[in-house]
Order: sequence, then structure tokens, then C-alpha cells
Amino acid sequence: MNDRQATATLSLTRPDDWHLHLRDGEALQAVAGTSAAQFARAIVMPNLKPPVTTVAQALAYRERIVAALPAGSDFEPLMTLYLTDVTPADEILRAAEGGVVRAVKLYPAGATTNSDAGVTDIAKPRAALEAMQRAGMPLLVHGEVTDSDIDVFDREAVFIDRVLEPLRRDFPALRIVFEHITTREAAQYVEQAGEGIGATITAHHLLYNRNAIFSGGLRPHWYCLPVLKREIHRQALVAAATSGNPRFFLGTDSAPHPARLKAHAAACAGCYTAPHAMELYATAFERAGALDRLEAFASFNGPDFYRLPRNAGRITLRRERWTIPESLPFGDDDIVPLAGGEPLDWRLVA
Ligand SMILES: NC(=O)N[C@@H](CC(=O)O)C(=O)O
Ligand SMILES: [Zn+2]
Ligand SMILES: [Zn+2]
Repeated sequence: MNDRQATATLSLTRPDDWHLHLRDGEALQAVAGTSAAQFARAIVMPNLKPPVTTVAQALAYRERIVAALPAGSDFEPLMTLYLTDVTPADEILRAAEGGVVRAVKLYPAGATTNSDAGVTDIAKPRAALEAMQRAGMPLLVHGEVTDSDIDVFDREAVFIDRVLEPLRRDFPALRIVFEHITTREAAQYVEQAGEGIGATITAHHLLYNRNAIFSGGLRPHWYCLPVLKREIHRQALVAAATSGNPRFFLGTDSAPHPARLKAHAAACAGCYTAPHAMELYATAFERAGALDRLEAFASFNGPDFYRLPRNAGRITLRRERWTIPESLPFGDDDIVPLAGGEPLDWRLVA
């Protein structure tokens, strides 16, 4: 396709982000408007310090998010609870009755940023999982084992066998979202699983393989968890996202960290993609020759899985070459968006 034949604008039903880190305090002030400019709603991750483990904390956090939005924004934060070894069934019932908390997040203890208070053994939060199954409350999983003897690149595949399969045997009706999948194994697992299991896929896992972390030096802005994988896995994720299967949907996992902590001897994991999220996804779908599949992935499949209405409004992306800023303000610090300084060929205009 030459430039003249290429689609010049893309109009989509307003999309949602089904996996987002908004942080708190000054960081929240810096990033909230950015996601609100791209998405109508977002599933907001609970891995704050301290984590959001109760409905009362989720309500208070929601208020802080709404207060950080630009005037007139109708962005809707969909809240989550952080599952611990001791989450009581009562808290799940309160969450299910309240209508503000939409899901509960499983972080295996030690798997990722602020996961120390996470689950040490999936047998421990049994009462909470039973209550979730009964209430139809989705469990969102960071799907990696943490055993130091398992290679970092194998942790997701091993999680399927050691945690996810037994969990689904014990709780066959539990609705599960396998978050930010990064491997062919995970894509195949979700494809073959029944109706109640979906998966989010990030833009960076669709666009990059693990070479990106090492090209021309060690590049911490491409370091996230689960870590980028081999090219065959990237290709499997692109195939899944563009397949039309309604159980794959958009979740940026935009995970802002100050530039100082990314350019650090022990760099924090997370890619900041919120400011140009839809542009990155459009780039990935266009490269796969599947721009016509982007709307379902970004705007239909997520709300359908979460049993929420699809959005009414629309957004427009225009074909236009521009350069991603190299750095943005972030409280007293600054932040480097993923691929800062590089060009993009799509731009969100409304
Ligand atoms: N994805 C990441 O690399 N980091 C996330 C945590 C997470 O989603 O695992 C963060 O909160 O920084
Ligand atoms: Zn995660
Ligand atoms: Zn995340």
C-alpha cells in the first residue's frame, strides 16, 4: 500500500484501558489527564504503597483520581482490590454489592512492583476466591511464578501449569483475566480456555521483542514485567490481538516511574505508554494489516467481558508523522515515555 492509498483517518468507538497504573499523589496528578485524553474508562491497578486492600480504600483512591482529572473530564476509573493471603470473603461481598470495585488483583508476592503484600500461596485466599466465584467478580492475575530457580523468561509459561490450571480446576466458574500476556503459551491457553477467561495485551508487547532491551546498550525504558520475550512470542500476541477473538482486549499496563528510578542501577520495571497508547496500538495493528480489527480489541471486547456497556462516543486517529516527547514533567521529577524521541505515524486528534 503506498501513502496515497493508505487510510488517512481512523474513527473508533471510544476505547477503554483494562489495565492501568495511575499511582498516587504527585504522580497521579501528572498522569491522570493523559489517560483521560485517550480512554473513557480504565481498570485501575491497586499496587499502591500501602496496597488498596479494602473497599473503603478503593473508594478513597477513586476520589483522589477524580480530583486529579482535568475539569470537565468524564473519565471513569474502575477500581480493583489487591488480593492478600488474608482477604476476607466479607470484603469481596462488600465489593460486589458496592458496584465501584470491578475486579480483584492477584500479585504473586515478589513478582513485580509493590507486590510484597501479595499472595504467597494461592491456597491461602480460598475464602475470597470462593466469594468471587459466587459473586461473578473477576480475578485479574499477574501471571508469573516467582521461584528464583525458574528462568525469568519462563515464569509466565510455568505459572500456567503451576498456578492457573490448578486454580481453574478448583474454581471452574471463576472469571479470570490473564493480564499483560507475553508468550505464545499464554495466548494459546486463553484461546483454548472456556468463556470465562480473557487476557489483556499491551502495545509494547505487540511492537517489541526482547532485543529492544539490549539494542545499542541496556535500555531500561523497555524493561517491564513480564519482560519482553522472543520474536515468536510477539508474533503470537499480534495474531491473538488481531484474531477477532473477543477474549483478547486492550490493557496498556502503562506503569509510570520517574526517570531517575528508570536510569538506576536497579531500574524499576514498567513502560509509560499512556500519552500515546492508541497511537502505539494503531501502529501495531497497521503493521499486521489489521487496522479493521482495532476497534473490537480496543473498544468492544473489554466491556463485553466485564459486562459493561460499550462507550457511546468516538475518537479519531489521523495519519501524521510526529515525534514522541523525550521527557515529560512528573511532579518534581520527569518521566520518559516509551520510545521517547522516536517518530509515530498516527496521532490522536479527538
Ligand atoms: N508492568 C510493570 O513492569 N510494572 C507494573 C507492575 C505490573 O503490572 O506488573 C508497575 O506497577 O510498575
Ligand atoms: Zn503485572
Ligand atoms: Zn501492570
